[in-house]
Amino acid sequence: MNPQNSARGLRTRAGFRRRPTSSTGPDRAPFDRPTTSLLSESESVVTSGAIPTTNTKKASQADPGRKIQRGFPTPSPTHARESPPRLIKDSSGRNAARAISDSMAQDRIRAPKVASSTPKPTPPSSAKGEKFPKKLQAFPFVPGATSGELAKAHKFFFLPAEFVKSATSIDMIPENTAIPEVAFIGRSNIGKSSLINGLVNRNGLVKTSSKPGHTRMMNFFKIGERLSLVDMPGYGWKSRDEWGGMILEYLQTRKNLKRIYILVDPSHGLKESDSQIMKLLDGSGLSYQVVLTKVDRLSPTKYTAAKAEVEAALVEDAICCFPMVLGVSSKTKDGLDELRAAIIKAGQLSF
Ligand SMILES: Nc1nc2c(ncn2[C@@H]2O[C@H](COP(=O)(O)OP(=O)(O)OP(=O)(O)O)[C@@H](O)[C@H]2O)c(=O)[nH]1
Ligand SMILES: [Mg+2]
Repeated sequence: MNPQNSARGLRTRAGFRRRPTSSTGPDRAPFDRPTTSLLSESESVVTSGAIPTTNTKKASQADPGRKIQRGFPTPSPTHARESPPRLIKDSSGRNAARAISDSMAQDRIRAPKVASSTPKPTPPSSAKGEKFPKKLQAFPFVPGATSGELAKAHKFFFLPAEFVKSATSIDMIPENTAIPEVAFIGRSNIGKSSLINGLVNRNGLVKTSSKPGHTRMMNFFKIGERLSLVDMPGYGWKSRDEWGGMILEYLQTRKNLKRIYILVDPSHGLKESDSQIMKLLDGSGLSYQVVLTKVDRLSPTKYTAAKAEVEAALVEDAICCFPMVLGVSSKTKDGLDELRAAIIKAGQLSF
């Protein structure tokens, strides 16, 4: 499976897992609203005890006997033993397994003799006695966009972009359509509105401000009737309590939502509020990807270190996070084509 195409497919610490098709919108487990707003000014947000997250740490504490698999899904050795090999007849009526073993025997006969003094290869020390790695040490490799894909993505975002609607409550949002949608969330002043302007090459399409808490509504935009983009009010500093419930309800129920982009300032790294929202998304099985903003403010060395730190935290804790952190600057336009290409893949847009 191409993980890039997993529109709502999930990366788990156990690798990639396609979420059941029936699990969108209302079919998902009902979400208990946080008792404290996600958007409270302090970073200690969302304290609901009833969030249906898949907190593996807690689960293992509650039941120490229960094993939590943290690596790629691997076939159980017992299971492998339990299922007997299927006997398939080849065209000559012979047992295929026997035919294969015969040809292997011939290969052995033909193979040059290995000198008896040749030392046997030893497994790397980390793998000694540990057949199945317990957890990922890094993101699994996902190929970046090719130059052709970047060029196409660049062209796509030059299609006419327009404002559709602002919504202050869930019943005001535009009707759920067949157009794929992506949403941008993040702390106040992180650069969400500027990023949408950058992506669609229109400086004034979305209003931006140096004052945090500027965007107060969910703002819907569309590109050439093909893709919908949603700018959200920020969480954290200078945000309002009621925005949290509105944003979460939207994220939980929007059927054409293909991916949520969580914007993070690399100079500050992941904050508690970012981790909280990721846990909520993990608990609901919603696919998200982290985008580092304002990368023009960091030297390449500092940016690389900051990115590595964010990735390490995601590898450790995140479940439904797409395993590729992108970096952008709305000011210098760096990284915009990579993000455009990622959005096109997430939205499974063909052109
Ligand atoms: N240097 C630099 N500044 C940026 C970049 N993106 C945004 N900014 C600045 O950051 C400030 C906040 O940008 P916004 O796009 O309004 O941020 P926001 O996340 O929409 O903020 P809220 O609506 O308040 O949640 C503005 O002063 C922008 O000019 C960037 O890539 N580089
Ligand atoms: Mg804004």
